[in-house]
Amino acid sequence: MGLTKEQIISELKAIVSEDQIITDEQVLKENSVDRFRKYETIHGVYTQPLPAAVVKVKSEQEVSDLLKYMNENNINAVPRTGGSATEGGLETVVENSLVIDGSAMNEIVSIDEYDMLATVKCGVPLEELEDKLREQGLTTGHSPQSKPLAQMGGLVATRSIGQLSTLYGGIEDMVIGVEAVFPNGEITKIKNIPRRAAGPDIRHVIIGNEGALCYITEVTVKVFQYKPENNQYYGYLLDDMKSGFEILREVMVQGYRPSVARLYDPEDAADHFDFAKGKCVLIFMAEGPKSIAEATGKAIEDIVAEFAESERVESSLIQNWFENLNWDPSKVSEERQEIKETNNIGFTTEVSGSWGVINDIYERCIKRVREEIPHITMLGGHSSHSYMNGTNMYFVYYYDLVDIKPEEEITKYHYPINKIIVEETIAAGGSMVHHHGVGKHRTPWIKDEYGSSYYILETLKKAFDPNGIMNKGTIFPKEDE
Ligand SMILES: Cc1cc2nc3c(=O)[nH]c(=O)nc-3n(C[C@H](O)[C@H](O)[C@H](O)COP(=O)(O)OP(=O)(O)OC[C@H]3O[C@@H](n4cnc5c(N)ncnc54)[C@H](O)[C@@H]3O)c2cc1C
Repeated sequence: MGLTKEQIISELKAIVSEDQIITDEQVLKENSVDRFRKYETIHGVYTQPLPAAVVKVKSEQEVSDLLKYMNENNINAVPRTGGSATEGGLETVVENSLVIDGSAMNEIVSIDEYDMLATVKCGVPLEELEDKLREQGLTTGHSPQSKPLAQMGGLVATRSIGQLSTLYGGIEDMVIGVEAVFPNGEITKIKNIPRRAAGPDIRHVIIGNEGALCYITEVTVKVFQYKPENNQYYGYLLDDMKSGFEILREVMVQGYRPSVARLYDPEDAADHFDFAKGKCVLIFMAEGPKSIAEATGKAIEDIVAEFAESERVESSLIQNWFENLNWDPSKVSEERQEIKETNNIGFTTEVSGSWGVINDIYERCIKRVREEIPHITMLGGHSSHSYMNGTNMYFVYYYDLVDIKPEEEITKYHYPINKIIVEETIAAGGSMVHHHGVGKHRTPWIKDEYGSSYYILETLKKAFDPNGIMNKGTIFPKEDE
């Protein structure tokens, strides 16, 4: 028999001060979900068990004391920072969970311009860090579309990636050192060094754990020189995705590293660009030192000319589009209002695959969703992160909600679409999740995703969270699933 809500709240007061314990019902409701259930929440419907409280932690020591208490009393912990999660990672799936909110741990600890490092606490919003760095001519190079919403702990916990990833990499390429607290209360800090060969890289136990192994309290990322005056923008209209994938591949394989490399299919392009004319849109941005940006830009022009019939788009249109791409809280509110008024909703599912299979994944997913799912009003996608060996595909889909209660939206539309995309991708040898994280809604496929290497992942869970208190149902299926 677990502790009651009243017992938990009373005992919490010995760990943190009373003003750090939030029990307001509306706050608890909002903290029981994330954007995966946005349709339910727009209608004021909350289907998940409410947490006993949200605890606003202020230090790693508080996180340690709290987790130790929760571990000893078998209380589920849901770590949270910016709250921009999209895959159910923030859902409180068992009664009397505690949401550990790190957004008050918001200190920029240091910026070291000589060793090119920035150290921040987990609740620092990325945009705040980035603005501060830019004042000093520096940048993290990290630019997810959720930059105005997300905070550093969540960005590291989800293995996030930004729009400039082809040059700067994903967050896993940026994290130099990290501090985290494990459920037994152990506070561990991985030191800042450029590289070492002293065994496995233990940063990767922490990066991407989605709150299912430990709580991230501090992060050190590398920083780069910021030279926006050298940015070059390129846009092209193409007839088909296959040629676009070939161009992306050639740019990567020849060794060029534009910061942005994106390919939109006609439906997705029509949603973003007035100039698309029903075609695919291919976009590049080159940046860095002037000579490198120029050489990269020149190579892109040559490769595009060699590989496909295309029409060049004016650079200023691409620059203007890029500068207005991010989502701030006002855009989230506008979206909610629009869904309410139109009863039409959009979601995304991002996957990845090698060059040899990505076009097949794209075509098969589009075909099956179109054939099998009712009331689709828009279905398309884009590739936005390319590598030497392949690229990602970010599917975007909208549907009208017909004859359903708010809580039926997921089972009638969202799950079946996700299922098609995930299963087709895994069958083709790709990965079912490129950057949003597994959350709670792709766990049914986690064993298929990993195959025999699931042994390693599962062993981490058993070793670091033997009582299974860390974000139950995230990455690892709940025992009853
Ligand atoms: C409009 C929009 C655009 C987006 N664009 C991108 C994009 O371009 N690239 C991208 O990668 N993602 C994107 N996302 C997804 C989301 O922003 C990222 O997953 C982001 O990293 C989440 O950060 P957060 O601070 O909001 O974390 P939260 O939403 O608070 O949490 C996310 C997950 O991490 C865990 N977690 C949070 N903090 C900690 C911590 N301190 N320790 C351990 N675990 C923790 C949570 O339990 C949860 O599972 C987008 C989301 C939205 C809404």
